[in-house]
Amino acid sequence: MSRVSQPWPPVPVEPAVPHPKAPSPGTELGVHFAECFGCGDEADAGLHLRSTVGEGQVVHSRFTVTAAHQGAPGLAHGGLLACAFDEALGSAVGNLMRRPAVTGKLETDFRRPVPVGSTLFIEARLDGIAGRKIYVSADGHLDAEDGPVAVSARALFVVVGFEHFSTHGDPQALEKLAEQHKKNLQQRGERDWEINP
Ligand SMILES: CCCCCCCCCCCCCC(=O)SCCNC(=O)CCNC(=O)[C@H](O)C(C)(C)COP(=O)(O)OP(=O)(O)OC[C@H]1O[C@@H](n2cnc3c(N)ncnc32)[C@H](O)[C@@H]1OP(=O)(O)O
Repeated sequence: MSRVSQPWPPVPVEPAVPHPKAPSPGTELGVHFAECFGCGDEADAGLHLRSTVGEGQVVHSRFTVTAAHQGAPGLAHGGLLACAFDEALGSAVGNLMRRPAVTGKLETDFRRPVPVGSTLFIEARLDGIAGRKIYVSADGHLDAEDGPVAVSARALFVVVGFEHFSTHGDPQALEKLAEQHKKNLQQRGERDWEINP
């Protein structure tokens, strides 16, 4: 199997323009749900991934690999790394586009081992939009923003209605997400919370 990339995005797209009320570059994004394995404070063995808005259509995320994240002794589990990219890419879509969306497809390319104790710096970008389909990609740099690329990923997120989460997940999902989002806005000193983006 070769590493030669297929064209990306795989279909003609429009530019994915961030929402006018998207947080500005430099904004530290809070957790979107306290129990989320990717970013939540209450997920003890989780990734505790943290994200900051970058310039243009970019979000920078980082997380440190712990012993709870091992596959082989001393090395991060590949599926767990894919999880980190799902979170980082989802954060870029959710925060920049301000549209509810779920991962339809996620492809990862593991280029270097990621040891326990190392920090992965993930740069996620919006690549384009075609109807409900949002194409995104990311590179994960080892131990520094300009460190060697250890993992790359590409994903398709599909825009859904808010009811997706309460119908298929927790019936209280919308209230929980709204409450957390309000908390994040308050922490950032922003006031204009609205449930409809
Ligand atoms: C401001 C607030 C901030 C919030 C921050 C949030 C941070 C969040 C961070 C957390 C991040 C974690 C995030 C998570 O972990 S999300 C959790 C993991 N993902 C899921 O659970 C999703 C499960 N799947 C579904 O619910 C449905 O299948 C969806 C909704 C995806 C589509 O079912 P739906 O019936 O609605 O639509 P459709 O089937 O007509 O498809 C629509 C279009 O999409 C195309 N398509 C679909 N799938 C694929 C595929 N695999 N490859 C290629 N294409 C695919 C399809 O061909 C069609 O294209 P077209 O025919 O229109 O051209």
